[in-house]
Amino acid sequence: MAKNPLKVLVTGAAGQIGYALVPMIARGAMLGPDQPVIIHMLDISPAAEALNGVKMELVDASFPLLKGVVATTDVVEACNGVNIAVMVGGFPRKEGMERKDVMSKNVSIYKAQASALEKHAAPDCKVLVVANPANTNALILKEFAPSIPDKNITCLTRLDHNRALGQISEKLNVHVGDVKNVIIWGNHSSTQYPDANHATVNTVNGDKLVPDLVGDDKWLKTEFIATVQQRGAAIIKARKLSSALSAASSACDHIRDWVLGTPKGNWVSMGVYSDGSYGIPAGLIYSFPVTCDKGEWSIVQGLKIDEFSREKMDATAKELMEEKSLAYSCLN
Ligand SMILES: NC(=O)C1=CN([C@@H]2O[C@H](COP(=O)(O)OP(=O)(O)OC[C@H]3O[C@@H](n4cnc5c(N)ncnc54)[C@H](O)[C@@H]3O)[C@@H](O)[C@H]2O)C=CC1
Ligand SMILES: O=C([O-])CC(=O)C(=O)O
Repeated sequence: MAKNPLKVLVTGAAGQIGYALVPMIARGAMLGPDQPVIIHMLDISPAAEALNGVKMELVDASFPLLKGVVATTDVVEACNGVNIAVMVGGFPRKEGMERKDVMSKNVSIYKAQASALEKHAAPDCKVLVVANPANTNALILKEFAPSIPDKNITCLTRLDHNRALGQISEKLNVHVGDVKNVIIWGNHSSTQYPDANHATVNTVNGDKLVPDLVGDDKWLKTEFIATVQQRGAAIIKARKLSSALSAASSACDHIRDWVLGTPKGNWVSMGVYSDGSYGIPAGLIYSFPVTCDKGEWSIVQGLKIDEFSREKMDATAKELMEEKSLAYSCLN
């Protein structure tokens, strides 16, 4: 029997990530090839005409899974009954800006949209915040939408996770699909800690640990980390625009794994509400390694943390605490 359509909200849908993301959703890259969808697209009035253009293109593309499109500048209409909310709307970082610099512009948007989601989305709505500062926007959204369960509000660090897989695959000259279990700890910012200590590559002789295969601790502790941390800035420098196709694709990966589950033996990185695991202060949205099953994520427990990692994990937690106070000061 055909499945009932799920409603997916994309905010900032007239922007560059939105333009890459909505066709992926309509093709089944987010919720599976047998899951019909109705896409709700929200943007602000100055972008209304462009948003309508995106709607026209979705109609023109004749996607078999696409059962309806709502294009609106009304946040209530946009949130109505949505099962998945991908929050991309906001002001993007420009060359030379840190993600913190876009804080005041974005946290007030997330405070306002929290109430609309709380009142009008489906009760089990899963929320993914993409717009920067992603962790802190998600935290603000959570705090101003208290009736949405904590576990349903997440932020995107899957792009960083995928970037880390990509760097290891290039370094070892192996296919990216054979690399797994890197970790992004912490903030989606330049303090994030990309950790390859537990990552493996599937070889003809079974899974081998990445640090053993790389055999260059210095590279893993310096160049690898810096490249992943700075990849967003490098893309901005090259394109004069921030990452869009990789962000859209990673947003699909995030929701797909959350809803449909992670493959056995694999974990992924998601920005989730900290419960104090690994000594990270509870009450932050922090990126952890997670597995997903039946629509629920769980933090992977029991990984050995060495002194180098401990320091990096704490430094990015510290930045998130600072961002949290800065966000509140912007809202006052
Ligand atoms: N977490 C991650 O891995 C990544 C996050 N980003 C962030 O994603 C966000 C979007 O990036 P782009 O699509 O490149 O930006 P963009 O500027 O092309 O699109 C943003 C869209 O949001 C709309 N918008 C602004 N205020 C809004 C509001 N109150 N409600 C609804 N829509 C609103 C704008 O009109 C625009 O159409 C930025 O904050 C960017 O920094 C980008 C790449 C990766
Ligand atoms: O760097 C930016 O501002 C855009 C972004 O979040 C990324 O590409 O990771």
